[in-house]
Amino acid sequence: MITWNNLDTLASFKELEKVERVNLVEAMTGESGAERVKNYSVPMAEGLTYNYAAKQVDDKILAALAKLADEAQLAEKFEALYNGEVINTGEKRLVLHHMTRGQLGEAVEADGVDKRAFYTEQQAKIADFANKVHAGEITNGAGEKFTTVVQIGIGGSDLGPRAMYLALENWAKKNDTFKMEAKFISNVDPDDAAAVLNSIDVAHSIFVLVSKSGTTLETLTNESFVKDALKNAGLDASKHMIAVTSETSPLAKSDDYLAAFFMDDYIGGRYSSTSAVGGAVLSLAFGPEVFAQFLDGAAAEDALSKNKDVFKNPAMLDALIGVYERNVLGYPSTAVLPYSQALSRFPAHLQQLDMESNGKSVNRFGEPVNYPTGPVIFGEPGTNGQHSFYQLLHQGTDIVPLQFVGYKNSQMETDVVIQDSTSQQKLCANVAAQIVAFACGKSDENRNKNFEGGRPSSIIIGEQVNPGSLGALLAHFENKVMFQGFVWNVNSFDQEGVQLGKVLAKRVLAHETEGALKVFSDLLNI
Ligand SMILES: O=P(O)(O)OC[C@H]1O[C@H](O)[C@H](O)[C@@H](O)[C@@H]1O
Repeated sequence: MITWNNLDTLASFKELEKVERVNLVEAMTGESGAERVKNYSVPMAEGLTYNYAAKQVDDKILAALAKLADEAQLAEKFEALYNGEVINTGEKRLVLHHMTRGQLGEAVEADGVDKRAFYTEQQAKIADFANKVHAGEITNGAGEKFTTVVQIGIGGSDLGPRAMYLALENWAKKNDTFKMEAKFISNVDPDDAAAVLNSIDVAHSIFVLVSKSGTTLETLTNESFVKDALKNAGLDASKHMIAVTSETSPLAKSDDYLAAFFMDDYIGGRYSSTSAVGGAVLSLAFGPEVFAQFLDGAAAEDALSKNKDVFKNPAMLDALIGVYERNVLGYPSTAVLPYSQALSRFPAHLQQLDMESNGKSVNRFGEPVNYPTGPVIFGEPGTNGQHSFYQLLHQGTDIVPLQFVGYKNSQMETDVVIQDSTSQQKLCANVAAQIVAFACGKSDENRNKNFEGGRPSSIIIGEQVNPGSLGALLAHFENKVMFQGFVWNVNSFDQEGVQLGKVLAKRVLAHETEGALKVFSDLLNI
């Protein structure tokens, strides 16, 4: 029997609070530090490893976290989720994004449909469509091949797919699987659409309109913007546009599109990279086989996330350490720092994934919680971040837990040796150095040059950013966020907090304002 309880009612949480804190400087200095780096490590899928040596934990804290995982029934809750329970209580919906990349448990039927068959069918249709575009069987009105794909969408219909595209673009070029360049239009700022349209050959571009709801103002506005541009170029918009949406959305039945592919209400926007939302653009850009490898990587990581033993379940362990940092140590934010240019938009995707999922102050029953929930997430690729905000991370008054990601090999394998090391080695040397600098610090008589240390970090280490390892990395973070939501007893799968601003913006545009809103409207010349 599953019970949903607030974190502060759990006996194991009270025990955890009493366990002696770890002095990270001592723990990570000398031989004990070397031992921790060797031992505090869990294999992930696709050759990735999660290393938590530099986190502020020891065996006692880890044992207490394992008890918390048991009492909070994390494995059981995940099992209930993938077997089709209504986990999204706010919207009374199932949560089925795992099913887009494999079957973890029982077959799930909803709305009279076998859901796995539905997602698989959509994947097959996308693959077929992409193959025909690549083969020149589906063309523009003049019978010429499409060369560019442009995704129009925002939030989950932009961030994940864009981050994944950028992550694999150079890998695909290097491995001869690059089919079409992809561009993205998201912001309702007219300069976004205008700049993208100026940078492409519209006549040879296929546009993917992505909106689960089919009602998002920014996306519908940008669709009209693009249709206008197509019309002005003397082109038939319906020969240049496909849609990805849910079958219940207003877009689903329209004749305005060359083709339509579907996801459904059981896949949250921020969890939709492995559904048709990511599938269409990634299959067009790199080919369906690459998208399938990406899904396999995610499925392999999902399988690990089922493990009841927290020490064999990297997503669960990462989640629990994050809870310890948030609810016992009181750290308010977390930085995600990939030492890989390919992952340049990955932190932006994680921002939505994490903050829209767990930025909640009521539990899944709508009652206020008395403890902090989701942290503020931010990040940049290393080493760029080092020359920007690391000052605060090293010497600022707040301690910010860090999540590093690093790879042994580059994607392009073009490198140069300067002063006896390659650029890749320099990149990796920096991440190793940062972990130890943050953890151990360095004392100096000059207070200004003193590093307190004791700043915790973890690192995910991989061979290379490729489709499989990217899928595994994505699923790791999705599952981490899910487990944290379970611990905090919040519903990680709705996002009511984004509604109020939308309603007020509509009122501004209808000139139905008063008070402060009216004055701001006037100031902005609306
Ligand atoms: O895909 P759509 O229905 O257009 O939604 C796009 C985005 O907008 C919403 O406001 C939500 O905050 C996001 O979770 C969602 O991904």
